[in-house]
Amino acid sequence: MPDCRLYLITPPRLTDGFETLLAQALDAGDVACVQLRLKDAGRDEVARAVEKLMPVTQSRGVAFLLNDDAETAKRLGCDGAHLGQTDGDHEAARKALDSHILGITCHSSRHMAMTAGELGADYVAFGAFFPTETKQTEHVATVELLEWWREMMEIPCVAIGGITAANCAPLVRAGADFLAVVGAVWNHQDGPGAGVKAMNAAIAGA
Ligand SMILES: Cc1ncc(COP(=O)(O)OP(=O)(O)O)c(N)n1
Ligand SMILES: Cc1nc(C(=O)O)sc1CCOP(=O)(O)O
Ligand SMILES: [Mg+2]
Repeated sequence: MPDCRLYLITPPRLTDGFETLLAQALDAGDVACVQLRLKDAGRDEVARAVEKLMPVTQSRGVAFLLNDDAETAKRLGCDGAHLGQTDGDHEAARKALDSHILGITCHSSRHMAMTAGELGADYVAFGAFFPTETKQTEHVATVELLEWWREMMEIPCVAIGGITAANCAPLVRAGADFLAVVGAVWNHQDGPGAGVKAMNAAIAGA
């Protein structure tokens, strides 16, 4: 059976009482980690969201990562941070995070992924695999890239971008260690718990 797990990213804006939805999602099935990704929020709003949501994940043994900001992730007690190519100095972030998790976006670039691996990233993220309404994307990643990474490297890789229960099987078979999703869970017509169940069933059946 492929060894692949679900990586859940929050919606870009949180509704009141989002922590209840998050708990529903996590109680529905296996989730390896949750990334807080609030693109329009100021420092205080991010800190308040971390304070509310991190206990929901950590009390369930699910790692809590912060998007975009390694220093803040460390300061607020998160399990790690996810950084893009323009989210500051990756080497400084590696140092600041110490043994905490550092994930790095590598788009569809083998070179970026090798560089991220060399500086000690805990995982590299490739995307976007499919069209997505969650974010405007400029890069297209392929199954061949995942296969190449899996063959060459031990460092885990995350696949992201438009992934759903209906389209994820080739990514799982190609060796993705994690599938990162927003819409497949938070926009599921029967709620986030059903989204997590559908993704895990698709991963298991791939
Ligand atoms: C797991 C994962 N992969 C990729 C991204 C994208 O990061 P980035 O390129 O920095 O873009 P934003 O998310 O900051 O808009 C991610 N967040 N998580
Ligand atoms: C945050 C993000 N980064 C991407 C990348 O390609 O780097 S795609 C993406 C959006 C993921 O949301 P959904 O699962 O709804 O498509
Ligand atoms: Mg970023």
